[in-house]
Amino acid sequence: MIILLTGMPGSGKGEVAKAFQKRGIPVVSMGDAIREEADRRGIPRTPEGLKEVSLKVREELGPGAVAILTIPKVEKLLETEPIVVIEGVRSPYEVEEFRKKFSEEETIILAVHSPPRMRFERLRRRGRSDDPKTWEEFVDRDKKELRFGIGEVIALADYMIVNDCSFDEFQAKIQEIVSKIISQI
Ligand SMILES: Nc1ncnc2c1ncn2[C@@H]1O[C@H](COP(=O)(O)OP(=O)(O)OP(=O)(O)O)[C@@H](O)[C@H]1O
Repeated sequence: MIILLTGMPGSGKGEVAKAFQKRGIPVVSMGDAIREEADRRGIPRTPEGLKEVSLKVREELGPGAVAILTIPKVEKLLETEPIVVIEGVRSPYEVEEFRKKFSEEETIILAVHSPPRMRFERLRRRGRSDDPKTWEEFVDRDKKELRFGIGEVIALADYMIVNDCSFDEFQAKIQEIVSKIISQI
């Protein structure tokens, strides 16, 4: 089984991914695939650098490019693992690439949703090198994601976690969904 984990920046995907990992389920990050590609090309891991890389690979490999970069890792894991989580799916073309490549596997979409103001505050607090520092930067990043078609992926989710609550409540919601999904196989 493949779980495609999606959600806008700062929605809480990373926390969901950690919960799967704690249960022994491997997680492959599409964001890492872009960051690693930036390193390979000698482009810095800044918001501008990562934007440049994501646009370049899409020019070269098509709109499902980041999925294509991620597929070898997933393929390897599926040799031994019954479930693999793929974090950071951003476009319906990427979903298509995974479904095409892994047509034998059940593929489900799990989306995390949070109000924009909460996402902005959380990202500011997180302070990763590519996290937005101003509201304008945050809105720009959102627009970039939406242009890739992430809204469509979220709309077609099989499961949805709404993260508009305390950290503990969010953790409880995560555990509930993770158990439900795992119990299916
Ligand atoms: N309900 C919550 N209460 C408090 N902090 C939260 C909550 N949900 C997430 N966070 C924190 O907010 C930050 C952003 O969450 P996370 O890293 O999971 O987002 P993400 O969706 O993976 O973002 P990105 O796509 O940008 O990587 C993290 O530091 C996380 O621990």
